Amino acid sequence: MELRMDGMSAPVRENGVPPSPPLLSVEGVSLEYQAPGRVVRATQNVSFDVWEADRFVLLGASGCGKSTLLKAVGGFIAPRQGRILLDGRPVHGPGPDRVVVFQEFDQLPPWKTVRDNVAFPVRASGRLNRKEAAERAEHYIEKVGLSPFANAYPNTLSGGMKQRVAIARALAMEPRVLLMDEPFAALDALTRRKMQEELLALWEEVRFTLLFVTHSIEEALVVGNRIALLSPHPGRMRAEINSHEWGMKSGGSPQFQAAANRIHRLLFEEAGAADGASHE
Ligand SMILES: Nc1ncnc2c1ncn2[C@@H]1O[C@H](COP(=O)(O)OP(=O)(O)OP(=O)(O)O)[C@@H](O)[C@H]1O
Repeated sequence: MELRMDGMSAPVRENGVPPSPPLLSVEGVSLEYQAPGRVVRATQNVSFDVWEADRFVLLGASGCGKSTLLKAVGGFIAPRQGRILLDGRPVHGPGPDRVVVFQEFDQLPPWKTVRDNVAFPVRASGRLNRKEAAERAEHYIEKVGLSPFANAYPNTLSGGMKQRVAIARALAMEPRVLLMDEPFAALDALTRRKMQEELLALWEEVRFTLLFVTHSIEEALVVGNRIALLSPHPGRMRAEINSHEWGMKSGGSPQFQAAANRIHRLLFEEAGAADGASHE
């Protein structure tokens, strides 16, 4: 497990050379909320780069600002300090180049069938006509294994199936970055594992760029090729880890457990001691 404490490591590629420039750059970003009578600083000076086809995970305890960072990349919150660049251009608001999949099962309009749920945003974005949008929707519905349910309504689907629809809907937009905010956290353990597996299989096929939020160390190791560890109140970069060596099959191995324990220590035990620490 390769670890850096400054949060600025590049992904490891097969030839050992990181591609450049990054697709997404988060540069010294501090984010705040205006709460009644006070300002809540959610993140402090967070920096990281995401390259094309990265599966970049934001990992940290509850309240460390993971969701807020994702919202900022989505363009829903403007940085108080710092900037966010996508393809070298500052992010100033939401756009079809960044699509979010949330944890909640009610993110799909219940009056639309699976087919219409997936096709609608593509059509609404104006990039494809009705026929093209329908074809695109069929393609991604098939990719998530839901073709037999294309005419079903969300309330007739299981939680895992709803999340598959949400993923198909997001991928059908063919965004520059797919943003996922704890997408599997509300699922039972077995379904969650299956969804992780399916997401990785989809990634193998489509090679989308993923920014994925979780508070599960195991999920971060399995899903991500790079992990940003955030410390809370406000969220700061604790470390960045290259985790490309772990996958679905590494789950129970002693090496995987050791990596998970190491991250746990970094997040919870060494947090105070390691602030400003040197590289390991
Ligand atoms: N709308 C809001 N108004 C004020 N403070 C907020 C708001 N949303 C989040 N916060 C605060 O910002 C900080 C970061 O919250 P955020 O939801 O981004 O954390 P998180 O790491 O995603 O946590 P969790 O895993 O519990 O979702 C927290 O202290 C939280 O209380």
